[in-house]
Amino acid sequence: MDRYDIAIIGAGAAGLSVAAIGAAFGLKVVLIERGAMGGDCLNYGCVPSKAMLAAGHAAAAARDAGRFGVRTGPVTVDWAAMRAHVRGAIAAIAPNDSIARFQGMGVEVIQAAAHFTAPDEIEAGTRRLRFRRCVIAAGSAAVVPDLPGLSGLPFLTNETLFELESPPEHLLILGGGPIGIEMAQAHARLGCAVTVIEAAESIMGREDPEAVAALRTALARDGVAFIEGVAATGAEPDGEGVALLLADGSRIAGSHLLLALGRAPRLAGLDLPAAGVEASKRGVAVGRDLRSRSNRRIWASGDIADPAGIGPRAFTHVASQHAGIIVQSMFFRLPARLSYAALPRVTYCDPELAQIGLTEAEARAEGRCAEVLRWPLGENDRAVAEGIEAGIVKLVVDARARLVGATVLAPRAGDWAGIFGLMIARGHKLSALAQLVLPYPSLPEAAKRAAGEYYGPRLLRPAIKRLVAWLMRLP
Ligand SMILES: Cc1cc2nc3c(=O)[nH]c(=O)nc-3n(C[C@H](O)[C@H](O)[C@H](O)COP(=O)(O)OP(=O)(O)OC[C@H]3O[C@@H](n4cnc5c(N)ncnc54)[C@H](O)[C@@H]3O)c2cc1C
Ligand SMILES: NC(=O)c1ccc[n+]([C@@H]2O[C@H](COP(=O)([O-])OP(=O)(O)OC[C@H]3O[C@@H](n4cnc5c(N)ncnc54)[C@H](O)[C@@H]3O)[C@@H](O)[C@H]2O)c1
Repeated sequence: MDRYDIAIIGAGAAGLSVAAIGAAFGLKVVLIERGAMGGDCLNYGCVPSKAMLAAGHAAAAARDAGRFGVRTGPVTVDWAAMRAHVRGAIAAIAPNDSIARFQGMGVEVIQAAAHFTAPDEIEAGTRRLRFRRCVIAAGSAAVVPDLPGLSGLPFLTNETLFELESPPEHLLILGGGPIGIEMAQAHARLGCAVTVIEAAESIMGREDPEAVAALRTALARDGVAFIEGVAATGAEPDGEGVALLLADGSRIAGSHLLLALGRAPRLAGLDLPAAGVEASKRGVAVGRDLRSRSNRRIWASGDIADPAGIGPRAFTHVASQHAGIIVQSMFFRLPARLSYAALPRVTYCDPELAQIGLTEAEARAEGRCAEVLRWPLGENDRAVAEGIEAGIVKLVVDARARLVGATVLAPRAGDWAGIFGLMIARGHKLSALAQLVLPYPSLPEAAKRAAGEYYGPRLLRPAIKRLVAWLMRLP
């Protein structure tokens, strides 16, 4: 039986990060992947979705060019060329995640499905291996609901959506979270009819309602239709397409149905009981150091990890954050405590919705919202120059004027998320942002103006004005 310092199950964002670091430290690492190297992010998630959104944004910009005095002919979408662009983006990034690259680093890669046979043993294809340490990084898959009539229908998930050879005439999207909303805008801008059906009161229910309202308006302008606050109760065929039966008694038919109802950890087939690893339907139960409490040889990382008290998060940047925690807790045996206090998340629509740290509602629930500062993008010179109408910056501060959360709805809002993450993680006060010199004209100046809203009223109090007047009279 082959022996390894670290065995890693899954070569997605989470598994690849740990494998690369383990090999760099000179450890004997084996990486086991049953599907495509790079996992969801590269093949069925972040990369194809952002590539498709880019095509949609290009179409929208061309249609919108007239308001800048730029005339174009009618805008048409060449679906095959759009798909070639999506495939090209995946192909351009794939070498970073390839078997060849990881073998070059000294990682042994096994292409097979892995399952545990003992607390320190794995079987992968014809191979049996023993490990000192193991990282379960098997990711998550789209939730398929137990909806009467659905199982016999040709529904789409993120694993099949990007393979469509022609544009869906009318795409029904069940679920108005980030996957549903990003794909709604991409398809609408590429010329498809799109209806989003969301069971909760509002799409993007975790996000700031003020920002969501503006985003909803922007998507409606692209032609996306919304049915909110109504659950689907069944599905049935409708000619060549699919129809959903809704709880209010109505029925909506479309040519295609995309399921975007959240993610479920890929636990099936791992045989976790053989290794004595505890898990639930949320994922592999681990501490804030990402280590299993029931098998101290095993850690979990990425979408499949369910850290006690804070739960799973399905983001590629969380997978790399997890790798950092595993380096501390596994490699160096240092105390490590995962925190999502400064975590960014971005929905890559136009405009983008970025949330860093707590939303206003979350901060209020935690008793950490002393004040909320706002600045509308409509009052930012760069936004005016570029004809950007929708957008807002909201900053949430605690009683000591420290930033605890930021909401930004703006084009490329994700690109300026880092500044807020740094401030929250370091406990910086709002004065750090208010004093920052930013280039003019730039959209992030709106954040500085929001911070200025905190200090303005405090600085311009009558007593301070009197003091200034008195100082001015001094020789
Ligand atoms: C449509 C979509 C868009 C997204 N967009 C973004 C985005 O813009 N930004 C962002 O941060 N996140 C985004 N995400 C989330 C992001 O893709 C995931 O958080 C990330 O891919 C998780 O990485 P992972 O390594 O945990 O899991 P995965 O990428 O799922 O990798 C797990 C790997 O394990 C393999 N595996 C599973 N079981 C076994 C087994 N028994 N044996 C061997 N191999 C196994 C799987 O084949 C898979 O390759 C998006 C997700 C989707 C679906
Ligand atoms: N830009 C990004 O970073 C990005 C993009 C896409 C996905 N992701 C990650 O992937 C995860 C999964 O995304 P998602 O959008 O599938 O899930 P989600 O859990 O974020 O949203 C699912 C939505 O479906 C709704 N829903 C649930 N059951 C329903 C039903 N029966 N009928 C109608 N609506 C129903 C929920 O209320 C929710 O609004 C995200 O949470 C995120 O972590 C990230």
